[in-house]
Amino acid sequence: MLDLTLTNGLVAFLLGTTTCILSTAFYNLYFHPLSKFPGPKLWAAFQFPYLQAMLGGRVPFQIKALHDIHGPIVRTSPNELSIIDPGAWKEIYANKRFIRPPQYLERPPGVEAHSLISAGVADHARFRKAIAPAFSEKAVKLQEPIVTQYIDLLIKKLREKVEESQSKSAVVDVVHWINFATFDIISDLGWGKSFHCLEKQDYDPWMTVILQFKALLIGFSLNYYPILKTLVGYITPASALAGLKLVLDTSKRNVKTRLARKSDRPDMMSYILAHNEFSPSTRMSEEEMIANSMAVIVAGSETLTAALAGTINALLTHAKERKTLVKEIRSCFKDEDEISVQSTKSLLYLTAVLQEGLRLFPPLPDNMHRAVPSGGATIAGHHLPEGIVVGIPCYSTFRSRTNFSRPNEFLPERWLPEHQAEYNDRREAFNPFGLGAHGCLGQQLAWAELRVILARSVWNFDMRVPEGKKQLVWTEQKIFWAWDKEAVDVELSLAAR
Ligand code: HEM
Repeated sequence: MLDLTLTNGLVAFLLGTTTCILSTAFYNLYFHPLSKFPGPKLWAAFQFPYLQAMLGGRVPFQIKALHDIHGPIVRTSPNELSIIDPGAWKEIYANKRFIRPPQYLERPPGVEAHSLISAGVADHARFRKAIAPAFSEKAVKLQEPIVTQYIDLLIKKLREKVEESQSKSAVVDVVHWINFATFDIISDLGWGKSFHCLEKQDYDPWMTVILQFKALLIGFSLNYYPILKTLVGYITPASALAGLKLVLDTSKRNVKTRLARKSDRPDMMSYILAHNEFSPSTRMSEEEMIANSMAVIVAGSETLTAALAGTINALLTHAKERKTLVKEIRSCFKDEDEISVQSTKSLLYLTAVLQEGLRLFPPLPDNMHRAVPSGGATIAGHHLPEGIVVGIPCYSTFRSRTNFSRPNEFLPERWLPEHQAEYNDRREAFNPFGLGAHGCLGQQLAWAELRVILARSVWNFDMRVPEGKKQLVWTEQKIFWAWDKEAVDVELSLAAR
């Protein structure tokens, strides 16, 4: 009797759940406000196909293929549109009322305060006020000696590798080396304490844990399924969170040590402390400094590594472009000391090469999600109701035939004034640093590092694909929010002048 009641109960539950899922899918397909937009039916009906593609590491490529078929607007989930129309940049990101959707605002377990990435509107504005001056053009000028010290060390270590080898050439993985340099720089500027990766020639455990972006995406995905999320929370053993604890403990220690030091060197903490002193009503707490310094250190290292490694990887197979760049760098300066943040700003070809690298291998290739605010909004000519998630994916937008001519080719010249008319690209589609309230806070520092690291590498070394090695096809890598960077092996020899 009991068995029968149990079975009946189970059957009723399964029937009820199935009916609910199917009727929601039916609604999503035929009655939802987004039902008129093109896209795969399964993705429109259910959330899981998009999440599955995201966790498979190929979602930006799949979305690009969908835009190629369906045009500038594609429905990628029941409630979400991907848009590559250049005009949408301003409509979405320049409007302060578009904020990150709640699923993407969560903090990792144990992080006590919000950061720029996870905060609501008011806290976000308060954080930007405190942190933005630390990465202004003026601040980057003051920080140049700190940055240069690490670029000097990078070049010195690589030169030693070449000089010590019998063949007078050395094969190095530039992803590792650039990561070492960019992490050393941003940890010094963030915490006043470097990871010393260049010296150790190794990653710090803090970095190894924090670079697990796939785990972050699993966390975001679970936000769509609250019951599953609660269950996962219960069954996750404490040991699985040990890495996260190490990251948090190290970050706390580094912030506390820096605060105790009372230094006035031009790092981020100095600027935040100055802000706290002059504007006590909008001050940042110590927990907020910890959370924000972690966000800045990740944002300010991985992005640069992807941009530089992707660009160098492309230069290896583009002899003409490489030669033009080498000529510019080696003819504009008489001595390596002349290569600086200021002096590289006017190098048009260097900038064009980097822009083309950012176009083809954007460090944040995925969709930058935003929720349509109350009252709805018109985007790319369509009125969308409140709560719809919209976003521009850099990878699809920068490689779209409707925005750029010969979109998949590495053609730095398209950025030079004398060639612009010939290409007739829709340059307003190109915003690799984003726009508006959440736009990149470290753009000045990014350009300084991009230009000086590439220029000094080209000044010092000739580069080629190592003999017998298969060169990485950049777009065969997976993307878990950021590129899942595989090795880019390069054979370096001292520049032949
Ligand atoms: C090539 C290098 C870089 C690229 C392409 C890049 C790109 C971006 C993009 C597209 C965003 C906006 C994300 C969104 O709207 O959801 C962003 C935000 C951000 N970037 Fe960068 N970035 C780079 C380097 C840096 C550096 C060196 C720093 C160091 C300070 C930095 C710090 C940040 C921070 C803190 C944010 C979050 C801003 C906010 O939410 O208010 N980035 N970046």
